[in-house]
Amino acid sequence: MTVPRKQVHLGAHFPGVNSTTVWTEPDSGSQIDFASFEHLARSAEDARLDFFFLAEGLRLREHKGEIFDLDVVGRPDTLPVLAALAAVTDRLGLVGTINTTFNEPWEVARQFATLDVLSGGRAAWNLVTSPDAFTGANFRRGGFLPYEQRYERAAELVAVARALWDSWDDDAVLGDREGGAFLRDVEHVGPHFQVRGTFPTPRGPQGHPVLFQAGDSGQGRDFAAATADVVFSMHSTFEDGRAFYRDVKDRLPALGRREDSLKILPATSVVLGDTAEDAAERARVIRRQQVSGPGAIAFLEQVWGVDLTAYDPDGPLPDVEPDVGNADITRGRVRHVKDPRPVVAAWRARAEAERLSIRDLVIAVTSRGGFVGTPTHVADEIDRYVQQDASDGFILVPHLTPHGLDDVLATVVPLLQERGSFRAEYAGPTLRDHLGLDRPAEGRAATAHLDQQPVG
Ligand SMILES: Cc1cc2nc3c(=O)[nH]c(=O)nc-3n(C[C@H](O)[C@H](O)[C@H](O)COP(=O)(O)O)c2cc1C
Repeated sequence: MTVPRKQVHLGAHFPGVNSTTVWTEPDSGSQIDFASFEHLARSAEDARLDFFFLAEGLRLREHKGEIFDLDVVGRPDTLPVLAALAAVTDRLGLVGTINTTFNEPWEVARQFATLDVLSGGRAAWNLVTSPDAFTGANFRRGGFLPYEQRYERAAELVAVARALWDSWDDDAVLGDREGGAFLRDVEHVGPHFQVRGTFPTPRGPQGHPVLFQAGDSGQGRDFAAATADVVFSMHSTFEDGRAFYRDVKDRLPALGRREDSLKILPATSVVLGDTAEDAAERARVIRRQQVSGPGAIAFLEQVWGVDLTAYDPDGPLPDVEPDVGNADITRGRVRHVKDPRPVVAAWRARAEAERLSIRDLVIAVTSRGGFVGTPTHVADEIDRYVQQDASDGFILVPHLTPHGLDDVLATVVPLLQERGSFRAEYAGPTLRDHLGLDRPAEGRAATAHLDQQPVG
């Protein structure tokens, strides 16, 4: 018996508002013009990709008290962009990142249900959390949520959203079923939300929008296993990818879920060339564009917590010690380094052993893998990762707006199609169809009651 090939799933990430998006190239276009979003979405759909993906950043990064002007900046609101794209595409999934810490369930549930209806079943919500008070200062609730409560709020938010989506029967709009209620009241009283009333938006074609999750801690993985349809991960090398894949999928059986009900899609980048050497040289140039001299110094300052502008980016690492108490030198980004001292020690050792300058070291430690080579090599590699369970596919992150994926879509995707690992045509109209996900049964018996007490 032959085992069927696993199908590769691919998403097109709109270039991020950060320093990996290169804005110094003549080919680099607007981050905010609709034409940029439209180009990436239309070309992704022409190549039969699963979805278009928008990340979210709610506050511009500040560094040493000023806007960090080495980042690309400017980001329109996610949901109107996706709604506009729904009008210029037919089949492509539309995935929007919306924070679970700062939003209310009724509003977000209504927005995603509306997008699902408008797009004919193509909406997805990427659930992210934030422990960041600097970002929280933008919001009416002010401040932020204690770190340990971020997934508690996220889980309650999703539970209420689901109850709202399930408060309409699938055939409620037609209203031609005999007897029975088509629409139920929702009443939810929990620690974070109290919601009472009827929901104005009918159940969308997908029942529930597809739920993505991006968060990497043990709690984040548990939340993904319990809640999500897709995990957006950052584990894009083969070994890391396989370890992450197993870790998350092993959490599913205890929750009564099948392995294929949760797709793991790491972010990755692709650099192509006519030969392996040509591609490697292009990749080297792109990394140096992404990590400029001043960018390398600013990156070290985030870890050291002190001003390092006196140092030469092409010279050796700073000989000063880090300021352990100055974790706030950069604000508006997740800080991954809790104690800088072991990190600084490890980087000094590496820079010395490999004779790396500051800029070389930053390029090395911020590299996330990615595929570099001829189109055939990259297609082979993507397929190998998927067939050998290092992922279920990838979210492709270009470094240029809006043409950064043109070559990948024109050359690598057809090779994957030729070998039968990627669809040549969409099998159905919805994003659930593209991802091979079941449609949640309508919730005629669903209840939104949770016996929990409000906070405070
Ligand atoms: C691959 C990936 C993508 C993410 N994208 C976003 C994003 O677009 N916007 C955002 O506010 N946070 C984003 N996050 C941050 C997470 O939602 C979360 O705040 C962070 O990972 C901490 O959660 P954790 O403790 O579970 O890892 C992303 C995280 C990962 C791993």
